Amino acid sequence: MMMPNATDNNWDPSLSRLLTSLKEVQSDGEDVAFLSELLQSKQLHALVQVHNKIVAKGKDDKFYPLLSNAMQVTLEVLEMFGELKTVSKEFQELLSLLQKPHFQAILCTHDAVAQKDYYPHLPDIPPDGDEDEETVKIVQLVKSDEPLGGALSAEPIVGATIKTDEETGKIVIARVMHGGAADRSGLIHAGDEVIEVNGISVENKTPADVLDILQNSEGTITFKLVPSFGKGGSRESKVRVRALFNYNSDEDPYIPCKEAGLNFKKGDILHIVSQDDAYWWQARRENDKVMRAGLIPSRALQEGRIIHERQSDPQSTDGKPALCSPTNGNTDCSPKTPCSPTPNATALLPCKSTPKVKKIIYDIKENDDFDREMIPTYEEVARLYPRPGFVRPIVLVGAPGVGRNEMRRRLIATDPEKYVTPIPYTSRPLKPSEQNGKEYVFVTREKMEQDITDGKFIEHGEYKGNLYGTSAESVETIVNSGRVCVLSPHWQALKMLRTTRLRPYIVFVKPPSFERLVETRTNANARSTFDKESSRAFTEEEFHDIIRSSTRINFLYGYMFDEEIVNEDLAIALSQLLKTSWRVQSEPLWVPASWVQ
Ligand SMILES: Nc1ncnc2c1ncn2[C@@H]1O[C@H](COP(=O)(O)OP(=O)(O)OP(=O)(O)O)[C@@H](O)[C@H]1O
Repeated sequence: MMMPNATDNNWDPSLSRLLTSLKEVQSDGEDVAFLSELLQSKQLHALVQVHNKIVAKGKDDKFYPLLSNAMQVTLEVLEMFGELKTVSKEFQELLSLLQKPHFQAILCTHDAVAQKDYYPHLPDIPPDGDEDEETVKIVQLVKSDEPLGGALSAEPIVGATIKTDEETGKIVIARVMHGGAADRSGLIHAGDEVIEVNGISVENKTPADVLDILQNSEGTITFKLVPSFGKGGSRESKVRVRALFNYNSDEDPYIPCKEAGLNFKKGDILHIVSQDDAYWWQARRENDKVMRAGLIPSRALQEGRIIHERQSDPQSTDGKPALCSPTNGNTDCSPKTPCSPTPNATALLPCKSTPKVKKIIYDIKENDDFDREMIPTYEEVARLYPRPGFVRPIVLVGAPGVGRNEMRRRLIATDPEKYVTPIPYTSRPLKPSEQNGKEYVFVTREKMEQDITDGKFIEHGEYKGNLYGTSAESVETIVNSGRVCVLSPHWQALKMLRTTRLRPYIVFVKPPSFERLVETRTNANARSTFDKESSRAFTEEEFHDIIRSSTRINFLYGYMFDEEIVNEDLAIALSQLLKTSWRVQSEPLWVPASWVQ
């Protein structure tokens, strides 16, 4: 919504008049500047509009209270009933109605409204102080369950934090939490100097002393402040990010005020409302009803922590990053069970059991498979609205053998006209029974090698001396035809796939617990994908490998996943996938911001 400004016709005429007369006052004084700023503030304008609406409504209000002591009358009636010896059925019914707590609560509320007895009663503003006193503002706030904390201790009070100014030694407002009581008042800004709280001077007091005063006060709190011009009232930013790590402020020893912290989980979408502070941003969880923002570590702070951890964590002595912070209570950040028998050196190396014969063999060396530059903090995101004629490809990734191809096949079978998978390319010669473009697109080895070098394949590999691969162009053709392209590539293809060009929706197919994995696959007579030469069941070691690879893929590439589906019962997994597909086609979803700009 566009907000009017002081020069608009929408601006309240009385405020405009006051502003015009103020301009006639030829003074550059701070008090005039303060008044001018106040008269132009959106908050004051909004308040005046609310006031005008109430007054206008009140004029032709045909509803007015006949009584303002309905509850008292009720009590008298109940007393009279008590004296009656015999009462009719109707009397009894009325008696039970009048005794009901809900009914009595309505009557009490009615009386409060009729008597205009609204909470809170703000105490009278203290009379003006000494003429020589600096320009001060007196702000009254209703005490609520919001933080006002200092670095030493913190208590939930009005949605701001305080500290001792290092230079002056005075108590100042350190930070105003966006959407909190102090911010909503529009009258308290970061940098304002606190002189008195509830009439008590804070001179020579510590933030902890001030918090004591606040804690012990009831109802409203009166602040006497020396305003800091030019510092406050920063605009709320519109940045949205996806959190790539878990954060729990209770476990963070460095947060300036624990109560002001905002906890979040990896994958949560956060609205960053302020990045004014280099180390502590203010954020709200998207769609959270709570208006007040909370403190979260800034990108720079979190990056610093991760780098520090990588340097000091013994597991990363081989240069492999550990993707979590010591303070964030991550439980899923690194595989607890190392994938290799020599945990220290290779905890983050690929799981050892790879298929004996793989259809697709990757060029990338497996121990080079993650991005050393990637420091998982926040990814800026924006909403991508569905466009007719363009459906994001659905990509099923997961550990080899977890069931990605089975899920893809089943999804396509629900509607083969709608769900399509690209035809793979191969350099192998066409057999007499085959048709080019049906099961494979046949090309020469030279052409395919050139296209691979030119980055035209999202995945490719070699099997028995022939090249196989999926071209990005064939994916695009499906995407632009309005059908749903379904892919189940090897997880190492993710980096090639996750581009602005293709904008994939990535589903991580997770195995269930080891016991359920064995049980479901055995019951279904599942065939191992670890041995393409013969059809046999999975071995116990292969089941373990599925679980280990899965943990590791999630650890390395989790930041790319839009969703997780556990492939326990195939029918349930498929119904989840169908719901996902529907959302991808019809709902605006969060994607990297660069895909939208
Ligand atoms: N939920 C499930 N319950 C029982 N069996 C399953 C389930 N999901 C998959 N399977 C079976 O497991 C076997 C392996 O599945 P699938 O071929 O889809 O694996 P994949 O993830 O594509 O592996 P790869 O990438 O190594 O080819 C198949 O026999 C399949 O029918």
